[in-house]
Amino acid sequence: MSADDRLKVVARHLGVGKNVFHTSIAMQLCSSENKTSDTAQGGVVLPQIGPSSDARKPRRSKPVKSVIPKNRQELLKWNGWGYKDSKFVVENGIVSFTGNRYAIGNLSLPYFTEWVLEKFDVDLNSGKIADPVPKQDNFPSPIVDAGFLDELHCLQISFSLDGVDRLIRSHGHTLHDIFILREGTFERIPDIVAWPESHDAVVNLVQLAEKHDIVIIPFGGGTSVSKAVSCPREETRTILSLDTSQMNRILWLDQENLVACCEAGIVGQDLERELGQQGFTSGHEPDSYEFSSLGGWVATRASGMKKNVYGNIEDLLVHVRMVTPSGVLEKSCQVPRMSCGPDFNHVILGSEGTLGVITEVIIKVRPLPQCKKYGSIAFPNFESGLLSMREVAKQRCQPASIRLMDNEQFKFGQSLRPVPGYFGLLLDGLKKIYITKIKGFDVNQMCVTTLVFEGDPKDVEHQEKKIYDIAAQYGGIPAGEANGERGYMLTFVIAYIRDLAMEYNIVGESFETSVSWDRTLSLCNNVKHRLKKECEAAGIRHFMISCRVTQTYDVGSCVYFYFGFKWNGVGNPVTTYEHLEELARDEILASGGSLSHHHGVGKLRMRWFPSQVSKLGVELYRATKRQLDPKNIFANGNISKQNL
Ligand SMILES: Cc1cc2nc3c(=O)[nH]c(=O)nc-3n(C[C@H](O)[C@H](O)[C@H](O)COP(=O)(O)OP(=O)(O)OC[C@H]3O[C@@H](n4cnc5c(N)ncnc54)[C@H](O)[C@@H]3O)c2cc1C
Repeated sequence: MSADDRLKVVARHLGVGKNVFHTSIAMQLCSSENKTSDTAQGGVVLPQIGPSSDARKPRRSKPVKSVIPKNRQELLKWNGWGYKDSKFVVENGIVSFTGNRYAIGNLSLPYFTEWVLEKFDVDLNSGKIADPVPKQDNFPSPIVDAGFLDELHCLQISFSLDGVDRLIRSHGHTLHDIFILREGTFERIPDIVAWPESHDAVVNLVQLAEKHDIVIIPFGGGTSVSKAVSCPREETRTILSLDTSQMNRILWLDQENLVACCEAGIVGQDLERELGQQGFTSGHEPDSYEFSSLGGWVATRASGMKKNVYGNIEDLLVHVRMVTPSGVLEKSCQVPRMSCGPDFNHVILGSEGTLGVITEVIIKVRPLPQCKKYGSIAFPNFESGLLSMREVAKQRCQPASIRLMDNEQFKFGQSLRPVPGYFGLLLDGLKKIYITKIKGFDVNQMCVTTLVFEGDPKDVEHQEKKIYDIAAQYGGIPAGEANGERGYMLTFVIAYIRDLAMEYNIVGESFETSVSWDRTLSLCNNVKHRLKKECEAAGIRHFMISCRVTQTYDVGSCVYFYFGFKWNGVGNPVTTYEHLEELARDEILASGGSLSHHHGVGKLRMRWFPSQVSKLGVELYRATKRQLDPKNIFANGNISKQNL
């Protein structure tokens, strides 16, 4: 009887789930195995490019207790965004938000209900509930080689062949992913999920995969919006989803040099809580930070909302280790800067799981800010808001975050309130009279900038003054802290809306770009105009297209679009959406925008990759791939066709 068969028997005896094996059981068996395999227990030591830079520092061995359990489906939705207890629901014809995790929790939203009815003309009494989680028998049987399983048991890495475990790691959060979860079937899901608990375990696992020709897809928080974690449908080899969630220790915190060494699987909210308890912050806060991981941020070149103070992930990253089939890529020292040929950190940043597994990251940390303040400014129109933002960037006095919403988004944000005056809203009472009657703003033109200030109270005060002075030159009026705070709170809640929308045949999602200042306004207008025209041509009568400028730089901005429409019943709504988003992307590129500011390429935007980086750039990427992963073990198919 093979070790695999024996394990199954032992697992059954112990009452362990059909296909789930645990380290402790495996260990008992492997310890009695005759270990002749070169990968057994401890595995082959991969060549290391330079010694680990932090060899002198004592390392913490205790994992961080994550908010998100190893069995993710206990807490998170299996077919939608976020926590199971938090969602938009319709009760007696009125939309409300459940749970108490967010400020709009347990409140009914009559204005939002009105907005939905007006914008999309839906019948709120006829919602379409998604299919329940598939039964175990409905999952494709995993293709897993017994020899591989035998050796995996011996590596002390826990793994699962369970259908639901595999399904929830087969996708990210594109419209396509969620639609399939609700109404269809994925053509390919991983065959096995493994949870290594350390860098060394990953080294062993990668070596084993190389030996058995197994495909590895690294999985962090699964918040990808580029189809980056999905399995290529034509892949015939075994696909292993390498879930990094159990590698989540903060190995050390160096208060002198203000850096922390963390394992790559730690998710944003855990990282911030743990650092915060010691008086520090990384300051990296992408809108997905509750669920996305440090390794995922590096692998996708993520951008956080407070990048003006703390930097984007590439600014925060000091040192990184990536396990590839050819060895461990890392620098030999942990220094602020090096002039030592091309910077290989930048080979790892944005590699999207195609070159190896990021296992440990040393990031900058800062003491928690003494002062955090919100703010908002109303502008008569988008152009004036944008000019003001440009001036703020020119004078380099950006607060931690500055975001400009267009009129559509401003009105939508205003609708997400429970009762008049609840959050000191802009369009209520005296403020509305002041803004519209006295200042003459048109409610259908005006826009709002939201602000987050962080730092020393004196610096914040100075910055506030400077920004409100600049805004005044462009007709901007301070609109209060409550509006600003609410705007940022809504950032986290908005992601939940699509699940409700899909119950009423409304499909949509967001996409983003970066663009120079001189072309920002025209890009926003062109994309909106194009989508409006295309919707009309496709007979789509009810749609929303809006944008906001979310990041500012010396030379340009980042723009985020939200696009959704009520499906008219013709064709497949996702195919229609994807076609329209493709047209929007063409328009973005024609208007001088980039393929992506922070969502990455994945499989979704692969077709434009060569036009962004040149033919030679593609060849350079492929040569790197060949060098680091000659057998294409990391065959998730992202970035560029991997016909090596
Ligand atoms: C609601 C919402 C809001 C978002 N807001 C932002 C935002 O503000 N800013 C932003 O930048 N992005 C944002 N995103 C996109 C997404 O959260 C980021 O791309 C994030 O960095 C992905 O991290 P993850 O841990 O979820 O990675 P995953 O989705 O698990 O993986 C993404 C890619 O990285 C690879 N990968 C993951 N971990 C590793 C690892 N350890 N080693 C090697 N490869 C790895 C995967 O194979 C995959 O190719 C948002 C997404 C959603 C759904």
